[in-house]
Amino acid sequence: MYIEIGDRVSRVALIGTGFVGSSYAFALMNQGIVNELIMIDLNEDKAKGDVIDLNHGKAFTNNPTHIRFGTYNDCKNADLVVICAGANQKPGETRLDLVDKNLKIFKEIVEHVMASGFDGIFLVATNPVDILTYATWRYCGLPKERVIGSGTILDTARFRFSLGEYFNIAPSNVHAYIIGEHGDSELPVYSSAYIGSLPIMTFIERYDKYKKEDLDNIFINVRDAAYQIIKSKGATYYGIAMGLARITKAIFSNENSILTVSAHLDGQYGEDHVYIGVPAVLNRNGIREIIELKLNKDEQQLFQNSVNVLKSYLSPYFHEVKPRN
Ligand SMILES: NC(=O)C1=CN([C@@H]2O[C@H](COP(=O)(O)OP(=O)(O)OC[C@H]3O[C@@H](n4cnc5c(N)ncnc54)[C@H](O)[C@@H]3O)[C@@H](O)[C@H]2O)C=CC1
Ligand SMILES: CC(=O)C(=O)O
Repeated sequence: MYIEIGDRVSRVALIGTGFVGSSYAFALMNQGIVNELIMIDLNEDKAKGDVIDLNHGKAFTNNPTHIRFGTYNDCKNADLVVICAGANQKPGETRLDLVDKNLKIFKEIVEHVMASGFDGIFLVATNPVDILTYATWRYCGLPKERVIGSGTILDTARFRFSLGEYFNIAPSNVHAYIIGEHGDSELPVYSSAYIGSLPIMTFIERYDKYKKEDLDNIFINVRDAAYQIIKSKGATYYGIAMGLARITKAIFSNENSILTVSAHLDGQYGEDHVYIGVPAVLNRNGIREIIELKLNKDEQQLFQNSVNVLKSYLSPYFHEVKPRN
């Protein structure tokens, strides 16, 4: 028996219950966002162990989340398939270095999911996330609105947290985006960054204690945060797990919330044939629309560079993708 959340039952199939997948499951369990969570992994023992462990926490919550072990056949009735399976970065590796390994895994995973009769929404977290989201879209044949990558949701959260610390303002009152590749070519959009309703650049102009070079250093630390965390403890997972839970909530609660996810560009920002991190409106149908920020000249150039980086990694595998010279 399910208590309905939003306007209908919400069922998630999670593929990959490693650091990221199991942390996402923990976040879902704590937040009570979904009715049913089915955990699937190549390593069945790991998935089964997580199910038992998470269910032992059930007595501490009042939420309706039913968690169980499953197989690809269970994707048939899922509303959302979340993929966190695949290799993660070793110290010194970039996300793009994982492309070959994880593309192979994805072809197999997406084919298994589609063979079940799945007809819902895909959410991809595995890196390089923009490339793998494009691949998922190509392999599954579902409409682009129903294939979403976590994109720069985590980078944007890191940015808002760090700007909040710098200005001593709650991160929820910092309105600023990181867009582009979830990776080394991403960019901050200062031209439409606000603290409350005041442009961030006004703080820099108005108060001597705030400096543009401090903002630049904040961005560099955000961009390189994953390298620092991986060097310290081998992997990053809590931040992205909460980001995935946030996307899940926006979908199942039919929120029409704006989040920076990896979305397919079809002329927006003057680009196409690419999945990349941009602000987009999310609801029960997936991506309702992409928000086109008004970028200044420098930001436009950085964004185009990021698109080109992604296209140069996509084009050997997907011949319709052509990087600009
Ligand atoms: N998008 C983002 O912001 C972030 C993405 N990531 C990415 O998430 C991915 C997962 O990272 P971790 O959880 O740390 O790795 P992990 O090694 O802890 O877990 C990966 C899981 O995938 C499973 N797996 C591998 N091949 C599979 C297959 N064919 N079918 C089903 N399951 C399979 C493994 O058994 C393992 O349980 C990595 O690519 C990592 O880079 C990590 C942090 C943030
Ligand atoms: C690993 C990764 O993509 C991140 O923490 O940003």
